[in-house]
Amino acid sequence: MGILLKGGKVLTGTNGLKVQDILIEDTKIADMGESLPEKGHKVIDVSGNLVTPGLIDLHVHLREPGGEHKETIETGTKAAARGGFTTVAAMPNTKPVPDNAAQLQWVNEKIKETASVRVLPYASITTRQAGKELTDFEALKNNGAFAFTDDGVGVQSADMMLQAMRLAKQSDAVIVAHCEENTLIHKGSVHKGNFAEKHGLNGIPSICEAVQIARDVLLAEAAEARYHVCHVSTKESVRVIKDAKAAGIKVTAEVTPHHLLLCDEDIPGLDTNYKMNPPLRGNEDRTALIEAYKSGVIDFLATDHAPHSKDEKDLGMELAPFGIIGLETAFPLLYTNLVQKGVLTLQELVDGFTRKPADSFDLPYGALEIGAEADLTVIDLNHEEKIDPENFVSKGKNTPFAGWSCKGWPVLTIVEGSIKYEKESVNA
Ligand SMILES: NC(=O)N[C@@H](CC(=O)O)C(=O)O
Ligand SMILES: [Zn+2]
Ligand SMILES: [Zn+2]
Repeated sequence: MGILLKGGKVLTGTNGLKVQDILIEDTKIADMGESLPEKGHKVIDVSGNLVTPGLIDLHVHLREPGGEHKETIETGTKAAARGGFTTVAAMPNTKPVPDNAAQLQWVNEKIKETASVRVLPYASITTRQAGKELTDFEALKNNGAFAFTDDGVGVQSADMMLQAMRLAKQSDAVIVAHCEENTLIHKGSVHKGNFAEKHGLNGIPSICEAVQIARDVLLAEAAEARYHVCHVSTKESVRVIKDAKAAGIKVTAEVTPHHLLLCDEDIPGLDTNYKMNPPLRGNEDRTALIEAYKSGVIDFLATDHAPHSKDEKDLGMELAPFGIIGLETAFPLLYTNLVQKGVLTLQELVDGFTRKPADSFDLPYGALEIGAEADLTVIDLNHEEKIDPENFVSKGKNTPFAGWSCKGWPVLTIVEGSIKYEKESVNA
């Protein structure tokens, strides 16, 4: 029957907005224009709201298999849909790790059976993410591996990383790196800065991340490989990536909402909802990340949605696992705290979750155009609501943003022409 979205506001590409009707037939955008005729379609009035390409998050942890008490592919993708995301890429630090074709097939089967949105599964760079032995990139690629990463840990051996990049180049795959030099973690649970000092905690220095990025961009240059840096958190990392791009190295990078919005001085006390890896850095780092995103040194936004159970997060700052959730709050948080305050334009925010990740990874999504896959998100920019973890559909409640009042909530999420999330009317 098709769906006709009436009267939504669409971004023009240069931060302008125009009112457009969008007609969806089967899985595709069939038409766009002013006042499209109704021909027996299901009509949804979205006037007053923003319509964007379906949001894309290339860094999420869905925890299945092995961590189902924290999240599953089903619950994590429902959370994605509620957050306006139509495509997510799932990290491989599960138990077991998708480090062979059979395990990746299992993941793909689960996705087919239970996912609400499109899931692109990562495969690991090394067997069990142990850093000792490369996986079979070709076999994994042939079984649908989206890209290769050992996210959760850094690849410690430079030679292992060089071999991985050479193999990735041969398989036309991207190496996606969690950059952390183990000898520089210093048993830290937070950034080595003012907060660590005040509370007598061991700190993780900024160079722990930046030295491995510096190593990797040189390896990527030598291997002529496509290389992507996860969750950039420090100003030194930004400098290294900027220099690498200037040298023509094929590097892209992502930044999370929490690293753009918070620094270590915002941590109110020993609250493990502020514990994540990489940690919240200094305010100078935070402002360098915003600048780097605006200038294109950092290419796109990703949540690093990392659900953990309450029991685990209750273990205290030093013992609790690293990670916070992000799918259901990313857009409203960034809209309210960066766009409404004039730090980012609305176009810069939307591009960071649509066109830019799609371009970086050559994905055929992220644009609203006739003939494109009908992945769309409708966002209410006016209604204001407080973040309440009790309302999350994610199993994870571990967020430092509880109680923050936001505008910019997704109200309708459509994946390949099917409605996957619809907010119940606020007036109902
Ligand atoms: N970001 C985190 O703090 N934690 C992630 C791992 C990771 O992204 O490195 C997790 O899997 O919990
Ligand atoms: Zn990581
Ligand atoms: Zn991660």
